[in-house]
Amino acid sequence: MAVADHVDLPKFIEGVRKRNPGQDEFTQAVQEVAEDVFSFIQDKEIYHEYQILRRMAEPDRVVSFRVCWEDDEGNIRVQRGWRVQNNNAIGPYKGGIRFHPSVTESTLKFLAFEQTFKNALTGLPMGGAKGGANFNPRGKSDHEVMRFCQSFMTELYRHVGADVDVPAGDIGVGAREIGYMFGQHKRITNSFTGVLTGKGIEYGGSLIRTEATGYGTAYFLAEMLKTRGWDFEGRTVVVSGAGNVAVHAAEKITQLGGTVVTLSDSEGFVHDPKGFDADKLAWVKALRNQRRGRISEYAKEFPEAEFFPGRPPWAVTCDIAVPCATQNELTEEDARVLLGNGCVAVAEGANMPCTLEAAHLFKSAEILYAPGKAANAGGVAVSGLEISQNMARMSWKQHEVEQLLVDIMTDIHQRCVEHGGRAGTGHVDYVRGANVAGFKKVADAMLAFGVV
Ligand SMILES: NC(=O)C1=CN([C@@H]2O[C@H](COP(=O)(O)OP(=O)(O)OC[C@H]3O[C@@H](n4cnc5c(N)ncnc54)[C@H](O)[C@@H]3O)[C@@H](O)[C@H]2O)C=CC1
Ligand SMILES: O=C(O)CCC(=O)C(=O)O
Repeated sequence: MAVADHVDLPKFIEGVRKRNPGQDEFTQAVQEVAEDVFSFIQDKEIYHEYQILRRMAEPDRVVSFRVCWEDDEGNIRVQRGWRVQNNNAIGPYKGGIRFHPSVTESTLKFLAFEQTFKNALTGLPMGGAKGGANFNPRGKSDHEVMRFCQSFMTELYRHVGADVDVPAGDIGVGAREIGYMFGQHKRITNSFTGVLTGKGIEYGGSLIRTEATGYGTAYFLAEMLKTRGWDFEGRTVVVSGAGNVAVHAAEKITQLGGTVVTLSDSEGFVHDPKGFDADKLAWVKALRNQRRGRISEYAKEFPEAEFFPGRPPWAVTCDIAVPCATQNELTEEDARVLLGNGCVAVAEGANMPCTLEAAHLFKSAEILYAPGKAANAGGVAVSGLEISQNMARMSWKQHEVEQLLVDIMTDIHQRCVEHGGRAGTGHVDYVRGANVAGFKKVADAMLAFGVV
């Protein structure tokens, strides 16, 4: 086989950009990984010869389909759905489904690419995928959401399966949507299989899956703080988002001794200087899951809190920031403000919430900064445990699953230290650690298969 030409990083990124015109989020995710992987493979010819990173940055397949449904007024509505299967070198494709009006092919390609590295970090046998639709569940009745989910699954079922591709939830897809999709899959295929995770406990779900992403982020943060002899006690924490990840990250951080003072949504943020205790978080969960309301309502219920419309929470002085809403929600300017206010740690509960420029600032300031693919891997890890329970046709106890979650997050932290620790200084570059450790596992499996 010919020895490959070594393209340099700018040329590689230029190639990705040219092959994926207009897909800026995807190019950004690939660049963030390539910045670390290029230096790691510099003296490792085999990865060049087999074009491993180039192959990882080309999804195995992108399936796109029409989703028709009927609204409550009898109008026929048409949406676009996708499943991006990025890489199944180490296990069946695995990754969430997002329903949000902003979803594009680029969004799902970036998420599927990130998922490939994240899933490898968990140590469980899962490849990377992501799916979704440009459908907005907000403001829709339960029956409209049900009809949409059934129509979405009527196409998706051809492409998924317990040993093929196992989707789960993400933005706009929670217990309600998973239930409707699972029911439709069961009906079409006349089979009861673990084709989705995040299922209700009554029909094969795992305890702790709902909490796992946020809890895992808090456990990962605790490990990071430990490297400097710190913990959560007395620390002020700013969290963005008010969804599944944000609320459970806030819950575990509070249990571990931190004071979480903000939550947000796309309309603005609430600042509660006294902190969100267990009762207040229970109120937020009901607001979100039952009343499906906006976070601004919190400030009407709890007079000690204030709502700030149209702004993210990053200007609130804090020790720790945990972005848990969506991609690119924390900009270079936000990063400067956080650093200027003395923030010492940032852990990404969301996927790629920091822009490349913000991430570079955190890296060069040498604060504790964990990328989503490491810090939020607890969700997919417990999805992996849900698959194991379904395969064995049994259910583990809550404390068993939570202990496994703690162990997996501690292991991921250890892998980041191993591949991102800077000799002599004690500083850990968690972005590099996660990128290199995730790359190496998937790359070595791909090498074993030859050119496929
Ligand atoms: N649910 C899971 O298990 C996992 C989720 N993630 C990531 O965590 C993030 C949040 O996901 P979930 O909490 O599951 O979704 P969710 O639908 O439960 O909550 C999303 C939250 O983000 C806010 N949000 C959405 N778009 C926004 C925007 N443009 N500006 C400001 N706020 C916005 C929403 O108002 C909501 O509060 C996403 O990046 C997702 O990919 C990562 C790993 C696993
Ligand atoms: O649990 C899963 O399969 C997917 C979770 C997810 O979408 C993510 O990690 O971003």
